[in-house]
Amino acid sequence: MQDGSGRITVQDLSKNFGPVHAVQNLGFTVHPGSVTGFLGPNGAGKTTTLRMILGLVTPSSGTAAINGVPFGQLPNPASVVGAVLEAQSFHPSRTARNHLRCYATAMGVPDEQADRVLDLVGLTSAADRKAGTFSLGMHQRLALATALLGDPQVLVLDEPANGLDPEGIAWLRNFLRTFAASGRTVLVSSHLLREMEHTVDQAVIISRGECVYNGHLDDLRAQQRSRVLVQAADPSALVTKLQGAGLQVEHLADGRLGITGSDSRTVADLALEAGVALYEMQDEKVDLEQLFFQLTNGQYASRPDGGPQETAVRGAETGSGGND
Ligand SMILES: Nc1ncnc2c1ncn2[C@@H]1O[C@H](COP(=O)(O)OP(=O)(O)OP(=O)(O)O)[C@@H](O)[C@H]1O
Repeated sequence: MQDGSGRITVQDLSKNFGPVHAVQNLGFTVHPGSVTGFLGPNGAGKTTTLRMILGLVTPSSGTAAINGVPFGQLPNPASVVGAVLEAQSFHPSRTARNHLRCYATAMGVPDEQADRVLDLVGLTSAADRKAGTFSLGMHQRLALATALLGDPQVLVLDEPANGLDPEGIAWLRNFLRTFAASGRTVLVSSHLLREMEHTVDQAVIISRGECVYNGHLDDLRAQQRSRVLVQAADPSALVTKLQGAGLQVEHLADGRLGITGSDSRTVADLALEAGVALYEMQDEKVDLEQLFFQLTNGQYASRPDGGPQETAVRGAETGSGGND
């Protein structure tokens, strides 16, 4: 019997594709009333998890439930869950309104719902345009409109911000927050923390199929650790000294070293002991994006902004998640 709670519950969920451990012992609960971000680099296992939640992939072990039951046991799935998965396809010569009416008929909801959801996603003026003429951002909106047809209690969205311009992302943020504020449930995946930073309240962060953070985004912000950035005359001698002292060191793209887990005075003392001259030293507050990078332990290989590529030089354990 479904419990009507609007909760998504994932317990000890694993999926192997042959030798690939796509998802490993994942456990989290998504509650109504807030937007939960399901975040992780490409290939972390987000889509596989969402597909297991939606009954499209059979778990190797563990369970995923919505309203207390597996998706396949929901008596009225379209009115409970609306989902947008990646690579949704639309008949290119069908108008947005007709696309939605086809789905409305298949779901057994009234035709008028098509116009209601077009309005909800801001596509009313494009209702009679063929989907084949739509931009990627408009496709995303149409996919979201399709998910909303059954007036669902729970929304599951896989990378909905892909293809949206900044205005579209701001619109999506407002839409999802309003949807959640009405007491409904939102689980939204993204490989870009920055894109979702101001949209989600709760975050489940995964890396290589494992959960590395599950909690409020504000608590994650509070964990921000500062780094000391130094320009050293002999970086490799300093790295050896710092790592010997149990510190974690990164080589930055501009030639400086980034040291986590210490303060500038300690770093200066260690440099002196190593006989390495320092030309520059700066205390830096680590932002959420960098914390995400650290949590996902280098799996987040490409910076979408083309920003500095940083190579982690493993020193001390960061305590940021055991996904080695
Ligand atoms: N059907 C499949 N057969 C074999 N391997 C798969 C299959 N689906 C996913 N994988 C592998 O499982 C891992 C997780 O993939 P998944 O698509 O779930 O990650 P993701 O976090 O959604 O990444 P992306 O954002 O790139 O889609 C990857 O290594 C992927 O190659």
